[in-house]
Amino acid sequence: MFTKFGVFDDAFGSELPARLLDFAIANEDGFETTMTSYSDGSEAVDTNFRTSKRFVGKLGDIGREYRAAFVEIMPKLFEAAGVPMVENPLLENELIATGDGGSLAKHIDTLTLDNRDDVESERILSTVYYFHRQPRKFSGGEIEIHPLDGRADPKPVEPRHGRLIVFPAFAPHSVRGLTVPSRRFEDGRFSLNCWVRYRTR
Ligand SMILES: O=C(O)CCC(=O)C(=O)O
Ligand SMILES: [Fe+2]
Repeated sequence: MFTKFGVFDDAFGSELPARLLDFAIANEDGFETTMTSYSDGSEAVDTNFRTSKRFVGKLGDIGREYRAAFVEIMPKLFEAAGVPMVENPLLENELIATGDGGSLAKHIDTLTLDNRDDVESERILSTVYYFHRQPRKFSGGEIEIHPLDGRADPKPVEPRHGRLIVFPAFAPHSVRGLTVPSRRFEDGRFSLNCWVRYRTR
């Protein structure tokens, strides 16, 4: 029993992924080890759960450009994930670099905070846009969409340059281990997450 999900190759043409890749490589110093968030609101580095680096700086113009392009195709993304479109959504971006040995254990992206008193919006749609050097210098790193009931093998999707995947934020998913023989930052797997959030108040 799987949720719907959609895979869009060449989702935003060929120029945008090339520039996102240049931006990520030029800003290597702005990446820090990705933390994991827990339901009590705390965060920690947990290398058993996730190994990647997250860009902690501002995406600036390229972020604005990405979100403008994203909004254009948003109706078809909701449709592909089988989720009703929400009014006046918020977009949350995260730029990630995954290198040799990187992976991400099975999880959902919906917030699971125990205390929701201060929660003003919730993730409803998860999207991940991939880019990397050509030809690709890594192997593995497929995202896997898992069945809701755990009664089937997960469906792997390759993180191809220019590809966007969309699924409901509550769909369980994971990332298979990555091998980057050169171990160079620029040869890794780059991804721009964009969560669509609905306002709860
Ligand atoms: O990089 C991917 O393919 C998935 C990333 C992800 O699931 C997340 O950051 O929550
Ligand atoms: Fe996720």
